[in-house]
Amino acid sequence: MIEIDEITKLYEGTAAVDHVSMTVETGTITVIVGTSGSGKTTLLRMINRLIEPSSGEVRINGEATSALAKHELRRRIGYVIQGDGLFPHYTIAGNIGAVPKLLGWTKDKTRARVDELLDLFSMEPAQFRDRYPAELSGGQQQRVGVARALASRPDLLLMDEPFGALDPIIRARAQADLRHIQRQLGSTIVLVTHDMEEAIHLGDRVAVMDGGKLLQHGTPAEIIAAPATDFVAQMVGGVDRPLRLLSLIPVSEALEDGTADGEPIAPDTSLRDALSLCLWRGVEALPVADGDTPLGRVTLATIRARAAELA
Ligand SMILES: Nc1ncnc2c1ncn2[C@@H]1O[C@H](COP(=O)(O)OP(=O)(O)OP(=O)(O)O)[C@@H](O)[C@H]1O
Repeated sequence: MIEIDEITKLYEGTAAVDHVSMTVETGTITVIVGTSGSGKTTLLRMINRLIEPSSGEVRINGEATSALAKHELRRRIGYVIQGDGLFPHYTIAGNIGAVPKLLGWTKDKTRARVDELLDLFSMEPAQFRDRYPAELSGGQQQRVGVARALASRPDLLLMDEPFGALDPIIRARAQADLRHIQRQLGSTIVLVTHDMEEAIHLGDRVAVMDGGKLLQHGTPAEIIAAPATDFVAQMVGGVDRPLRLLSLIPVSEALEDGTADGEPIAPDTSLRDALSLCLWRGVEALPVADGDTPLGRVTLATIRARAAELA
């Protein structure tokens, strides 16, 4: 668990980040979203102390980062930035293995880790291990960049606009890949973007920043359904199309086996209403029944996945 506690950064008396507190649960993706200059990058960089906070602290599993040596922080926190250059004169294996090597891992252990990651990213190790970055497509290079950051099994991976340079089609694919791999490895990720759609798509939690302040921190569904301020509502304004479309799809089209607690809903209830009800009841799933006949259930995860498909 990562605890960000009342963290502030002042530049000549002006707060770039103003008393921000939030908790990031292990094994989840938190996306920090906001307009340019809202303090996202400053907040992210205070987590690994690339920027020293003016006040407040960050704890990783209860341990203050201010008490950790830089090399220890580098081992525990991976970092990826937009267009992060791979080392051009290192092979792909050399790139992914760079941090493990620095940490003194054995050759065998490093090689096994490199192959495991290449496999996870659907890049055949025998085919890619010995190539150089210039011999890879943009999307492949981006995947190697993320693999490199994950190589030493960091407690936390920080990503600053990692997909900013990718064209929209590769970008959607890169997001899906990241989510898949994050689920497989159980990694904890904090990612910065200015794109609310990306935040909704990727985040288990979304943190909305403006003027250095954290305006709202919640699940994508909460942010969409109950924006805390007009600014947040405006930010999600552009992504309400999927929600509007959800109101056209009946629950019967998203049914799955199983049951859930609470009063059942009818199969012709819209997914949008089901979403509101989940939020209202604070549950992950709703039972669906036709009169007295149970039909199954509909889950928040399914509704979110449908919304993402429509985005
Ligand atoms: N080294 C610095 N000295 C003075 N002011 C700074 C410095 N770094 C950032 N700022 C200011 O702090 C504020 C927040 O900057 P930050 O880079 O965190 O925003 P951001 O949300 O990441 O923006 P962007 O999306 O444009 O990268 C901005 O007003 C910026 O001008």
